[in-house]
Amino acid sequence: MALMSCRNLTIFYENTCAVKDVSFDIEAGDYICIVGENGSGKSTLVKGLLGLIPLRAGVVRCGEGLSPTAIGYLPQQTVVQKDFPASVYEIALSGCLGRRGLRPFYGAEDRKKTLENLKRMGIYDLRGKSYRDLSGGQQQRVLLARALCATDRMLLLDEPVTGLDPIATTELYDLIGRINREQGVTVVMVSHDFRYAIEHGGKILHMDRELLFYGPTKAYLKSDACRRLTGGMGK
Ligand SMILES: Nc1ncnc2c1ncn2[C@@H]1O[C@H](COP(=O)(O)OP(=O)(O)OP(=O)(O)O)[C@@H](O)[C@H]1O
Repeated sequence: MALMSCRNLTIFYENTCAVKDVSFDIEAGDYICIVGENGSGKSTLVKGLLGLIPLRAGVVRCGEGLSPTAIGYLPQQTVVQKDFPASVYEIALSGCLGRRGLRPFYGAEDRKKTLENLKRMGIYDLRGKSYRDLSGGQQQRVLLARALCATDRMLLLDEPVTGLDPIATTELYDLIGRINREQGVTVVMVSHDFRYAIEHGGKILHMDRELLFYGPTKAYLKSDACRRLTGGMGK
């Protein structure tokens, strides 16, 4: 069975349909970029996969022992989040919450995993600093470390490079690529960076409320959906 199987997902906000009848499978090790115009339902779909908003119809099934609480999620950053008054270490550690279950405190394993992920993200030396005093790129690394504390199986990233300068963007993309290739973590990423998506994504999922395309990037580049988004750039 696939790592995650989604069938006929439909999501409404009150009377407005944001995601309509979307079906696809995510295989272990996939690197999937979700593309589409503003308001096409990308973030809504991701929240639906995580169970953060209710489905009007359809079903999400996890396979291969994956549990929805063991998926690392990096949401779109808001201004409030950027000002969050906690230390780098505390924020990364909070990614272990889902695994903590009914235990009242974090365990030694949680703390070890947090420090490992801070090292992996190259921000170990910043662990005592306040999150709100960091640059945008450093903040995103903290949130990525947090997401990795929640999982070693699957990451859902919603526009992780928004607001970053080109160097910080490249560095974050490199980190995400390495997590996928070297640690075998499945990555599903909403991206407005079309160039990056087609160069690095193994598969493309193109949303326009409905699913316009899902499959290997090579096939996507020859598709009508790609031409529609790029005006022919993908050909
Ligand atoms: N909380 C909400 N309440 C009502 N409508 C919403 C809400 N969130 C999103 N929508 C609407 O649902 C549709 C899909 O929004 P969504 O944020 O999923 O799109 P998106 O493709 O991620 O957009 P963007 O690329 O701009 O981030 C849009 O029409 C949006 O206005």
